[in-house]
Amino acid sequence: MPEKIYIFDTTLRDGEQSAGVAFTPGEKLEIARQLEKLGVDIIEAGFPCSTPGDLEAVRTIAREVRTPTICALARAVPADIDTAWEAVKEASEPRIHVFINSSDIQMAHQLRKDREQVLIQAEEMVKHAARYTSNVEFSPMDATRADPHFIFEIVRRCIDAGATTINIPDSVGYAIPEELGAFFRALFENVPNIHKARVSFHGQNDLGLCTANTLTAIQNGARQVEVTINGIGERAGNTSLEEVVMAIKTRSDFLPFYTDINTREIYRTSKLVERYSGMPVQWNKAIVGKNAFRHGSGIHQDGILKLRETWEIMDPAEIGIPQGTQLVLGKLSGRHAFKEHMLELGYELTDEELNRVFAAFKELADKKIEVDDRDLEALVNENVRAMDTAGWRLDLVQVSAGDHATPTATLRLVDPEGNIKVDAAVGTGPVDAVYRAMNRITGLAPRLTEFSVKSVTEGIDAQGEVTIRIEDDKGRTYTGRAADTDIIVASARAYMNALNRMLSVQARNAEVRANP
Ligand SMILES: CC(=O)SCCNC(=O)CCNC(=O)[C@H](O)C(C)(C)COP(=O)(O)OP(=O)(O)OC[C@H]1O[C@@H](n2cnc3c(N)ncnc32)[C@H](O)[C@@H]1OP(=O)(O)O
Ligand SMILES: CC(C)C(=O)C(=O)O
Repeated sequence: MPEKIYIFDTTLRDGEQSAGVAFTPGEKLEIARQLEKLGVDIIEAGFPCSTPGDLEAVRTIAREVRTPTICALARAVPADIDTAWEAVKEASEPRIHVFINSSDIQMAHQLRKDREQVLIQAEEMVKHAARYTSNVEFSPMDATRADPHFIFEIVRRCIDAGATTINIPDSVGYAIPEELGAFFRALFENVPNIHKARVSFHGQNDLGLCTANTLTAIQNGARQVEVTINGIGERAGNTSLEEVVMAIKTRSDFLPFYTDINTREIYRTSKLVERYSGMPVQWNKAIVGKNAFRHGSGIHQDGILKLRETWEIMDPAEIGIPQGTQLVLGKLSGRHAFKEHMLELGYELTDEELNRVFAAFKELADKKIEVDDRDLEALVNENVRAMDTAGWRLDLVQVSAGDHATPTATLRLVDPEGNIKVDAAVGTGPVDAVYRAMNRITGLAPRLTEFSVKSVTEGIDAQGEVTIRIEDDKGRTYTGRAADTDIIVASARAYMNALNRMLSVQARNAEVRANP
């Protein structure tokens, strides 16, 4: 039977220790709620003695987030433990996490205490915490650089003192997987009361090894792992939740374990933490990076088109990635992916046309990193036929909006035959009103699937670039882009472009079908 691995999420404690990161209490609560949806077993919500604000934030999480255990960190000193208890005592399952330095270098130079003094302090402070709750976690900090026999002794005494979880921290990211595996085996062999506690591992990523170390700890007896979303944390960060969880799930043939994580919430959680931490996820980050399911080369793209599993070991849908698998056109793409993408854009090209446009695409791709849909449309225009000659033209756009007005748009368009058409519409906002007015005049009603605005220059007179995507009744999408200092005007032009693109592609496809 597979065994459960308990997920202890410390995004709100060690994650917040990332230099430059400070969550507001509101952000902490929102992240904690999302972690609850994700299905983590334990949330380490903060270090309550660090600031009154953190104490309050942990207290609020303890009151409001009811499914997971809520844990607070405390140094091995009475005041920290008392404050930690104050913060978590109203949780449905509260936990106090007590830690103390355990390597000779840290005991001598940071704590300025000898081994015996540390043993006594750890034991007494675990007892102090255990007077509040039976759910006490103990961590001998810097355990992987410590004398293993000292760790066995401190762990034994802290379990006798009331610790129910023993966490082994690789605090400076020093461990190598094989060495760590041997350490865990020795821990189980040398600590007679170890079966009374759940054993945990906390990795740091200084050598980029913490996912490997965490999996090794699991294979050698750890049943709780301490992780953060996106791997954020002190220095090079902590073990990333998504990597460990997906490794366990994807390699269940090799790893007889499971977690209670709802993996479809991973991507949403990652985006939330990225936003509130202000730490962008690197493109090639496993599982949640922008490129994790984007394929750039022809041979891979060809494989994916034939069977996704030829080049993907996970389904992006399992992680909740809305954009799914993506084939990105660039200089290394091949004909299969190119043809598929042209079909998605609505171009049904003959073989001869496809060859011509593909050759032009390869030339352009040598000069440009990513070739976007506008480039492709331009290539079709140049190499096959002009597509946009007979479109509608936007002549005037005027809107009235505000918090006391019904958003209304008046438009004047010129139709493909040169006739002027005027109409107006109301909407939920000024852009919606513009799009409704345009639909009324043109008689078209595609589905708007994407609308985004970004600033293309800086300052008060910045230009806003609007990108939109619309979908016709056959499910084909068409993009439109336009930039202006007035984003309503840019939105109107972008929509007009997309409508014209849709009309010209539909006309051209009808022509190809009539004269195959
Ligand atoms: C590996 C880890 O991630 S551990 C967690 C690290 N997280 C944090 O430090 C974030 C929150 N920290 C803080 O806000 C502050 O450091 C506080 C409030 C905890 C303490 O602040 P201060 O009292 O000003 O002390 P400061 O941080 O300068 O020094 C730490 C003191 O704690 C002692 N200490 C460090 N760890 C422990 C421990 N686990 N148990 C007991 N004492 C400890 C140090 O020896 C030092 O004591 P000293 O003043 O007698 O020399
Ligand atoms: C408090 C402990 C678990 C810690 O964060 C570390 O040692 O890295």
